[in-house]
Amino acid sequence: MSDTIIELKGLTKKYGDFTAVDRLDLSITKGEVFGLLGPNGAGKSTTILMMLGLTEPTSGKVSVCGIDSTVNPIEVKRRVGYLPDDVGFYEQLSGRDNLLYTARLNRLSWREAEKRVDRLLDRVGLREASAKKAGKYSRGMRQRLGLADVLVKNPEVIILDEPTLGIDPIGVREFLDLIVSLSREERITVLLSSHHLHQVQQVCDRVGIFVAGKLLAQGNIAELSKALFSDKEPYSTEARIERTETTDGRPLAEGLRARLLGLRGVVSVRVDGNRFYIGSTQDVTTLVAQTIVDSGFGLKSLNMKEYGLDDIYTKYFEGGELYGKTA
Ligand SMILES: Nc1ncnc2c1ncn2[C@@H]1O[C@H](COP(=O)(O)OP(=O)(O)OP(=O)(O)O)[C@@H](O)[C@H]1O
Repeated sequence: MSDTIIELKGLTKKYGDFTAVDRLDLSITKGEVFGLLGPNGAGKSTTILMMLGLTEPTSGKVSVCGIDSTVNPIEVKRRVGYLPDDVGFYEQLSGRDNLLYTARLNRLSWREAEKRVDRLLDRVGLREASAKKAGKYSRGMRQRLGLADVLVKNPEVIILDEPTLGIDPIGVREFLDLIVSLSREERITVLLSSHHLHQVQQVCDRVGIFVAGKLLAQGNIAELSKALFSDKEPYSTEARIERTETTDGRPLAEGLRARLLGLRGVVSVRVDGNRFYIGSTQDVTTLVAQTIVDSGFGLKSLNMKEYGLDDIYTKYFEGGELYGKTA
């Protein structure tokens, strides 16, 4: 596809016996804001480092802007802006002077450099603070300065690794809005790595969910969040009974349905012939089996739905990294 700007194929990174990134396939389209979402240690940073050509894949391919990052990392670096979670600045220099320094490193003339830097300071809302030493900037201001720094070279892609860590909620909102407007107005492709589902959800067109080096799910936010948050019934169990009638020919389903609905954790029960579809907030397989057997209808089969997105969410994120300390 001509519009693909980042492409990973079977991308794998091993450290000794440990697989940090496991056969990743991913395509990101030009102008997209894509979120890499996953808990600490999931492999997000390693994937980013491979995209930037800063670490070599063990196997597989990675290309950015049509360039193989492993073969030509310098060319990739020219076109991609990378904002790590904590940007290093010359603390004694003003914000503006820091940007001018980067602009000069990128071979802009003084006139061009001043013009671009002042425009960027405006763009990221740091004009007022431009003469202040970078060492005196708040965390949110530093990240905005970092974004301006990355934009000095007019990148086609920007990669942000946990850019909102340690920023207060208003700062986060402003920073994320800035990213979205940049992407929309200048058609910059943005790859945002984070373990904050809600932040990613606010700004990304699509997300990929990383767990233990694997991309477990990817897609449009509406679909994924629907799947992630429809967790009133995260468990779904299907039970088949032997008979659907009593010995005198009366239908049994209604009585059994009511009994199943009364079980702790069961939210819904749908009946279709001799099949019962049970939605619940917890694993109810044992209770369901017992109820059906006790009722004397004969249990033919019992299956719990395996590994839905909600299960992934519950298992890996909830109560852990995602909702840990931040709002
Ligand atoms: N140089 C290395 N040597 C050995 N193991 C490494 C190395 N770099 C990363 N790892 C391991 O690879 C796994 C993935 O790490 P990575 O930093 O990519 O995860 P992450 O998703 O970016 O997490 P975080 O959100 O904490 O940055 C982790 O288990 C990490 O300990």
